[in-house]
Amino acid sequence: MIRLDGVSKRYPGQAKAAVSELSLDVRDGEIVVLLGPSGCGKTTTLRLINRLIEPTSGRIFLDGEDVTRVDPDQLRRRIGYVIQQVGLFPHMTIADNIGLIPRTLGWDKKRIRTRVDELLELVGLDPAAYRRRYPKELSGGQQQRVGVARALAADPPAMLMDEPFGAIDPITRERLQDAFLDLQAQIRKTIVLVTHDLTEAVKLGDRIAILGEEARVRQYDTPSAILAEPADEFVASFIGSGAAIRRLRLETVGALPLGPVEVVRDPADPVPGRAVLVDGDGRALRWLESSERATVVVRADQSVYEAVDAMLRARDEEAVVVDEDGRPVGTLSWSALIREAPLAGEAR
Ligand SMILES: Nc1ncnc2c1ncn2[C@@H]1O[C@H](COP(=O)(O)OP(=O)(O)OP(=O)(O)O)[C@@H](O)[C@H]1O
Repeated sequence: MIRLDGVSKRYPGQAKAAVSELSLDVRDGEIVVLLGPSGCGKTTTLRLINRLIEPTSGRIFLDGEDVTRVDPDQLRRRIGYVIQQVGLFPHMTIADNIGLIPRTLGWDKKRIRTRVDELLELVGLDPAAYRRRYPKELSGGQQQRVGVARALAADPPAMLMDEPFGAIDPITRERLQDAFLDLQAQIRKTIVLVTHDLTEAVKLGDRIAILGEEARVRQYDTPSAILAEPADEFVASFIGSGAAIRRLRLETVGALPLGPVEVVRDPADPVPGRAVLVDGDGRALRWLESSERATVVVRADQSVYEAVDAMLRARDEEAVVVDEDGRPVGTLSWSALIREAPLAGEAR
């Protein structure tokens, strides 16, 4: 979908290239994160893709078409662009900001208005409450949502995002990341996102390209594979410690081998060993024998990280694993978790 073929950029008067011989394939509908130290050429790479700057050499393809020579304005309508500073026009309403590109495309007023409302809904802002406001009347996180809506206005197949959640407080940032992933599940754009935050990269990326100096690709793979097997010392040091814990966020409880679970419907039923009391619909209530202690119940589709967190907080060595309806499907013991959890450095 987006393909860079030996792309280089040397800024005038600079001894070193900002981007050197970069080749990268981004598939339809995936989020590729460019991750690397400050100054390694991430922003330059994004701006090369939408031709805000021109490559010194190399070629860029969009949907199989060589776009190195097409009209940059037309190209930019096919690629949404979201930046950290959002860049909303302060004297324009939210609706006018979002409608900017549709207006330049000559859409009629009614179509623009419908599209603006649709986009505000999509990014979780009530159109009636927000379309007439000005950017300064919105929080940073809300402005960021408007920035995303504006980038999506003309329904481009691809989107470039430069540190989109960078300037936002950690709690709002997590919420926006979650909302962004929900949105992407609906719209399936092809996205290249720049960050220098490993946690963000692991959470958002289908694949991560770890870039070194001059945007040289040091490793390009799934978050899980990079955490498990960093390609070299540079990647390993960039990932740093905590790789094992980060991987726990990527694996679901259901992927681990679970122990058997015994269920009872009537608290008076005698059973050997530990059993889970269930209600009339078969949903887990608690461990039969511990009416006063909290029972750790985790869903099979939750991350192993969340299971560990819940078990540590409850100081319990065993969790009841349930399906999406709350019915027990097995148990997860602490010892099995330590034994079976995927760890960094371990090939699976
Ligand atoms: N307009 C410019 N003129 C000259 N050099 C530039 C220009 N823009 C960027 N550079 C240089 O190119 C290199 C790559 O910069 P770029 O902004 O792409 O890096 P980055 O990885 O996005 O960095 P950061 O994470 O700090 O934003 C840097 O050495 C930078 O100083």
